[in-house]
Amino acid sequence: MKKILVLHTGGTISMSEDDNGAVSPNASNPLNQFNNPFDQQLELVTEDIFNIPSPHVGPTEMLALEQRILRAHDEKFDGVVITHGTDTLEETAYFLDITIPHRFPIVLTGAMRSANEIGSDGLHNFQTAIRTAASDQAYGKGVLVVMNDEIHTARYVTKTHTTNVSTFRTPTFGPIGIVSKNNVTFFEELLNHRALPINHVIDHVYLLKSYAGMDAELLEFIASDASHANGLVIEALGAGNLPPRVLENLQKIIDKNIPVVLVSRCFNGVAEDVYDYEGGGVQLKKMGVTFCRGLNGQKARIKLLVGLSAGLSGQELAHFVDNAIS
Ligand SMILES: NC(=O)C[C@H](N)C(=O)O
Repeated sequence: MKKILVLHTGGTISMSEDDNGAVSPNASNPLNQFNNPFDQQLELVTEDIFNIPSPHVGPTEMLALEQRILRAHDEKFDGVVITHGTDTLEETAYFLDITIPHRFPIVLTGAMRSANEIGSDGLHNFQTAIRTAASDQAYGKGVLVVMNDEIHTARYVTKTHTTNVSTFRTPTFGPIGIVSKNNVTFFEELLNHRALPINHVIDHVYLLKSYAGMDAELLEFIASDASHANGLVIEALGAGNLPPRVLENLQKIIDKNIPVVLVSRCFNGVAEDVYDYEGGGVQLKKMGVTFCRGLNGQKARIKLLVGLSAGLSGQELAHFVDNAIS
């Protein structure tokens, strides 16, 4: 019989709404009131590791999950299911994906409607996540996100809608599998995977979004003192370009050895050094910006934070961040 560790962290899946429709956390998780419907086939061990909304989750909580999952592997669990708020779920999933070297199934899920709302999706998502974690095919697929009967990779999934139950999408590639009434079916294999186990996390790794007429002052603040930032990710325009007025301070930041990583603010495609004009990707690359292909801003930030926390720097860090498939 397979043994699955369930780690509840909070989020809407563990919340309820009041008479006014306001949604808030419960003292105890409503999911714990449900009997294990798989008790003939699976042993579930449940731990309420946190009970917090996911905007309260940061790298410290992600690290605590990583450490618990590493122990779970030593304790011979066959898989792990994590329930999590959806707002930052993709960041926790990606953090675990790039810090846990073991290939046993790790599946995150959540809900868009709280426990007592009509059409609540929590229990269904929880059960499909358990079925996925127990599936033999889930081995070696990296960390997975299961919501609304779809299986997504932590690497590329993102929350795309504020409230809809089909909020989790993988824009460029689509889901890698589905959960149906009787089966868990995968369509894709995972490309290469490289994990950097870490035992502490650094802070002050920033994420900025670019925009038409972007102001230079925030970059100026970062550039003014190297102690202000350990790293910076910028969601650039289109294929990977920035407005000229930010370049001077950007160069100062790079000269202070603060790593600067570029992704696109477009939700599809990759940022590359294509355009050769002032602020274009060709110039940015020459200035020393690292392009991160295929990740969105929030995940590129997690990748940079993990790389820095592991002690990488210079070319080694750039290679780790740049390489979207590891
Ligand atoms: N659907 C959700 O879980 C959203 C909630 N605000 C959270 O992330 O905790």
